[in-house]
Amino acid sequence: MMTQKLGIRSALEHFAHVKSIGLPPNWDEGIEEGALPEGPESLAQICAQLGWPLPQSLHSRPRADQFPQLVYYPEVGWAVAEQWENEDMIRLSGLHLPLLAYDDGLTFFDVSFPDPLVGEKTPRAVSIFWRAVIKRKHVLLMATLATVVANLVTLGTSLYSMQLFDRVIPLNSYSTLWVLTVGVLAALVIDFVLRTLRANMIEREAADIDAEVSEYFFARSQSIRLDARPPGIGTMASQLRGLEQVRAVMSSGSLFLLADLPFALFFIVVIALMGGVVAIVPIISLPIAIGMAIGLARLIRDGTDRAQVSGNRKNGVLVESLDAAETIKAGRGGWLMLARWNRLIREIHHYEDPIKQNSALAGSIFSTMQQVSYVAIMAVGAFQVGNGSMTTGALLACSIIAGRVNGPLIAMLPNLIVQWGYARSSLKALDGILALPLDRTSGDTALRPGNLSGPILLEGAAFTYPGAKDGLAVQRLEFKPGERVGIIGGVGSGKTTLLRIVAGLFHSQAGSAKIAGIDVTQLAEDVLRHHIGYLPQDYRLINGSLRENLLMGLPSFGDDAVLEAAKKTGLINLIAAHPQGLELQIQEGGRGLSGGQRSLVGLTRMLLASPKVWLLDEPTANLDQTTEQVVLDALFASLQPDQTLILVTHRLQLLTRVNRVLLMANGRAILDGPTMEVIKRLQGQPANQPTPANVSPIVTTAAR
Ligand SMILES: Nc1ncnc2c1ncn2[C@@H]1O[C@H](COP(=O)(O)OP(=O)(O)OP(=O)(O)O)[C@@H](O)[C@H]1O
Repeated sequence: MMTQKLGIRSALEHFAHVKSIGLPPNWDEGIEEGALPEGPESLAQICAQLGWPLPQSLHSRPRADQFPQLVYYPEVGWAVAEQWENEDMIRLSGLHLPLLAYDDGLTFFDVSFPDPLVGEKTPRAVSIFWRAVIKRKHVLLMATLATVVANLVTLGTSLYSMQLFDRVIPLNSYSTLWVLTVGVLAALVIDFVLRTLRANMIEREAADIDAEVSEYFFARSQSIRLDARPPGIGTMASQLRGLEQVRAVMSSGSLFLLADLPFALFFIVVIALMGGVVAIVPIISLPIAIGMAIGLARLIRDGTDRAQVSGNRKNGVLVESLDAAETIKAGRGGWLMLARWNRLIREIHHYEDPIKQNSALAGSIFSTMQQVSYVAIMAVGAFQVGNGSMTTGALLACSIIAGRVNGPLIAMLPNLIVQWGYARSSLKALDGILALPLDRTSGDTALRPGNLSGPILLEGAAFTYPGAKDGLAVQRLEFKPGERVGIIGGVGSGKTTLLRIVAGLFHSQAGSAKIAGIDVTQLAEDVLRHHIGYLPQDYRLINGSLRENLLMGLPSFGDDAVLEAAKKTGLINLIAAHPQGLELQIQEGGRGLSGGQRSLVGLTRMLLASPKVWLLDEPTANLDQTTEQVVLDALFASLQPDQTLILVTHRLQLLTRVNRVLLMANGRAILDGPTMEVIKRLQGQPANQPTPANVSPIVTTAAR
């Protein structure tokens, strides 16, 4: 029984979730649900208000491949329609009411959610940070206000000292002293309050900025096209962690010291007004300090870049050695990894040591310079006082103000420069990641056709891996809807690459790969994944429950449907045998299940998803013969006549189940035809001759 209606905002959020689209945290800012019209118009108004494309409505009975859709029903409110449950009922999600009887009066809607990643010209990493900072104008305002007040307080305390020495002490005017002291103390309290507020605000906003920026980069790294992904996963992970370094510098209070720089010039003018030639000292020392800081930044630039690269590679070695621990231990490769590790540590020290030495030297020079400036001001000031050009109080005030010019900013500069140097190197690496091509997500430029039924056609498709000479080169290949195709071929003959191109995971470097006449590279990621199911050869699970692994990215099926599919594949044995059932926890990297069980999870998921095109890469390689037969029976029984199956296999007995066989060698399709004809050609027999029972050696030899 439904207890409450789902509002349009929650329904949209849920719809985006079902379509695997991440909406930004404040996507609905400014939308007041109470101010929206009732019913379907509310959706159009939200889209118009947010500048999204207007929703496309569907007044007819939706086809199975047109789900998911948003649906509005007066008694129910908004809901996400996931799929037909049967002829008359639609399965809903996001509501307590799971089923809705179809009726001609229902209107369904599809929404083209804008994707924050699409439509942007390759952004610069630094601008992602600044965008997040500038969005929070009140922080900048507060920081500026606190800086202005802090500097005015400095001015106030220096003038206070001047008055003390020039007026209060010589004239014993203690009433003035009280007034001045109270005034200065009040200013100090205001300064303290503002500084504390600024620190708290920065702290709070830094967490928000962090959430926004890291979400952006995480989503971005997820959307990088598989074929463009750099080979070093650990290295790339480390590059992404560079975010933390940049964030630390950008949100650190020390950065706000830079705001003091304009005040330094103002203070020099004040010193000149009070002490005349005394101003010559900061006029000389400030540019020297800034020049040295720029020099230090230049000096360490190369070093930080190189140390960063080596540091990222070091992380790569660490991740690889942990991930491949079994292979390394079994192959006694520990020493090899240790040698690589030590080499990188030495490399990092080689680059980092000069940076540390230079920044320590700069720190000492800066601190000596501060003291020399003080002495110089006092010395020049003494002459000025002596010849009556300035009072003792003015000299004291000048020394306090000069301390501010050369003070905290200069003292922290070397440290800040080194931190910024590393952050700059991190930004460079992040820029490299941002430049990688992305999958087509849900932006305006990606196509989301309602109907994708039609053949898969590869024409002149080619793919070569970076640094390799082999890959794939296909002149023309067509897979019609409903075909059952087996792909065979020797090791490294291009079978997996072919599947990846068809699945749109890799983009063909020449020619085209089309589904129903549309280039796969043009299709929105969610449409493609909905239409094409790909089960990789090495199916990896992720940390989480078995249920999460089975249902990841799929509409929320009830447990009955999951258990039904698990029964068909035999995964039910694992679920039933384990006390936690579907809640069975899978460890990081998919550890905790055997290779065969992992394959069963992948196959069960495939049955649940039931895509139009099934691409299976050696799905039964890890299974025993009995399980293999059970799984294949279930799989072929589930296939609808219009669903296409492309099955890569080394097991020739599987070919009896397909009606077309493609033989690959050196990335090319060298034989293609009805199963029997191809097998007989491989055996060197005319097509009308009987087939011997065991054909595997012949196929394998021919394919190499
Ligand atoms: N990531 C990669 N980087 C470089 N070369 C690669 C990469 N993956 C595959 N190759 C090369 O591309 C060619 C085709 O590989 P593919 O994985 O498509 O072969 P396959 O027919 O599926 O092999 P198998 O039967 O062993 O799974 C091989 O020569 C292989 O060495």
